[in-house]
Amino acid sequence: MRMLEVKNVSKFFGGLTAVNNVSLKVQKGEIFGLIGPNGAGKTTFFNMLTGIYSPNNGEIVLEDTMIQKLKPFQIARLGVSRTFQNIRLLGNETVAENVKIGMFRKTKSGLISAIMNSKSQQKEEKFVEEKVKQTLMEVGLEKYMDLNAGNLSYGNQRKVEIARALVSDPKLILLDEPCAGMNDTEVEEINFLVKRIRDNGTTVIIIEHNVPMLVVLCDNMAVLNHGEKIADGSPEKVTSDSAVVNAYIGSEEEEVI
Ligand SMILES: Nc1ncnc2c1ncn2[C@@H]1O[C@H](COP(=O)(O)OP(=O)(O)OP(=O)(O)O)[C@@H](O)[C@H]1O
Repeated sequence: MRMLEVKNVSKFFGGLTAVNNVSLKVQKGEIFGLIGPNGAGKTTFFNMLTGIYSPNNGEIVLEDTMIQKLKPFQIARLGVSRTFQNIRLLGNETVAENVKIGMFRKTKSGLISAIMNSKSQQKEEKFVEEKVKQTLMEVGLEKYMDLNAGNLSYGNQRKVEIARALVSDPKLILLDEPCAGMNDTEVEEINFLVKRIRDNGTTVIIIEHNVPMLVVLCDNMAVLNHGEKIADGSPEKVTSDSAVVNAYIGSEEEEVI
């Protein structure tokens, strides 16, 4: 069953082609890896999936809905959430407050009921608090929920970001280099967490430079190079593809493939 289908999508920045005529399919319940050397167009691709950029050409279909012209908040409401390559937390707010931000698409009470502190508002607040706590338990950070996010270790800050993306129960989560800068133990923890996210019913697309990790983790992968998709399929197929091997030779990721 299709979760996402991208058809002939391109993105140009002036004269630069960041993503060139890329098509791919992600099935429901998959962990799908996106790899490629620096500047290959991976983050631009995520930015199109989430409405930050609108593609110049092509279609993006989420289940049965065309989303390539939708705004980020509309795509978020359809159940797509993401983390960013660079940590984007409010360092002076608590871990719980940071995660709560991810609930915005689920909350219904408007300004009037908030001012009146109505019953529905109170009920919603309680629901949100419970959900935040439960999500922090999932990522193993409940004991830090009242600390300021800025006081957490780098690895734990990344987990807070994942919790913020998870708290809204997305259908599809996009993780942009969740293991960047992490030590081996932390990478293991993220691996485990990504599998649990999938087992709980969320489809995952993950960008990572750590190719050996993705080979073990993913059901399918695609490789971008200079904005073009040069291979896709099972990790075994992709990593033995001569175009992929060539793309990595001479690049700084050479040692990881
Ligand atoms: N807003 C923008 N304006 C102009 N050029 C951009 C913009 N965003 C990305 N690019 C360019 O598009 C190309 C693809 O960049 P992108 O960040 O998508 O690659 P990437 O595969 O995510 O790289 P990395 O692994 O280094 O994060 C690069 O040449 C980059 O400089």
